[in-house]
Amino acid sequence: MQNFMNSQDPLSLDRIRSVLVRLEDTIIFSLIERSQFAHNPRCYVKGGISALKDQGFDGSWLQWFLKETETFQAKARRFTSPDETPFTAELPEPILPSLNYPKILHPNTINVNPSIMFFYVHNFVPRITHAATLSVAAANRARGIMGEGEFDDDGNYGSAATIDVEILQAISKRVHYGKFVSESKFQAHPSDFIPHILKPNRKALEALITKPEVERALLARLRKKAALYARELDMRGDPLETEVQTNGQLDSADKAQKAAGKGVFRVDVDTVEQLYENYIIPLTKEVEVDYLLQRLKGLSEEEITALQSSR
Ligand SMILES: C=C(O[C@@H]1C=C(C(=O)O)C=C[C@H]1O)C(=O)O
Repeated sequence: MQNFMNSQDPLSLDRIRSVLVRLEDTIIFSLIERSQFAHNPRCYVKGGISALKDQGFDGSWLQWFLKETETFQAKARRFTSPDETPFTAELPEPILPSLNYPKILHPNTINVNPSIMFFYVHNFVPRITHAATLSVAAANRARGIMGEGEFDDDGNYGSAATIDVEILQAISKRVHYGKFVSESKFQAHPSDFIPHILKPNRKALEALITKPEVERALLARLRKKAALYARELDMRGDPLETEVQTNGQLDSADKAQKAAGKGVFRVDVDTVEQLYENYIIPLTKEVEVDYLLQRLKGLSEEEITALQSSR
């Protein structure tokens, strides 16, 4: 991440892109970790875990996990940092005084976490947990358990939600970094952007911020990393002995994987690439455009004219 308190040039596009590259590692490793556990769909629906009613909480298990986690993090001042965006609506004030971060971004109201949560729950989780869910199904059938609800649930609700929160916060940071990317590109050529902000034109702004060669290189790098990291984790030996929660032995599916020299950390390279291509990159670009559309808010005509003539 960036230390905004003493960063030499926080808006250097190279420095910003290096943060995005490092976030790839966090996201891929966390997706691989999540792939060990079954889908556990009851964790993503309101009332799916009845114990929460006793806590007076009527959301899903994952929403409760996020609220509890972010409540502590808010007290520790996490969300005063310009690169942090919470999922939870109401959070307590920090117990520490605010740090005087340098003013890097223009004031804005952008928070696309509801979209990130939606596509994570409906598109990410089922795909990255597919192999583990099949293993649980085989183990349950072997124990005579038939019928829905038992086939995609291994009981690892705490472990899975802990990783879900890590993934959601990493994706949120990555997508909202689009604000820094946009500020950097705007400052480099304000006169390119200003006409399409004054007369809002999302298509023109998206064309200006889109760098196809950067996206192509990123997707190629992702495929290599996803394959390498999954193999690395398996070569450490322990995951192959991961006991699924059903007291299962390594079931036939896992034994087949082991025999084929593949591991239990089965995250599919195509899945990682498509999650970026279909969700993370497009959402990042929407944040870039949304930010640009708010970039002149509060500026006087003189300030805008000065920007237009600056570069
Ligand atoms: C993040 C940038 O802006 C856009 C979004 C990208 C992404 O989400 O990976 C990559 C290139 C651009 O199309 C950038 O220029 O680095």
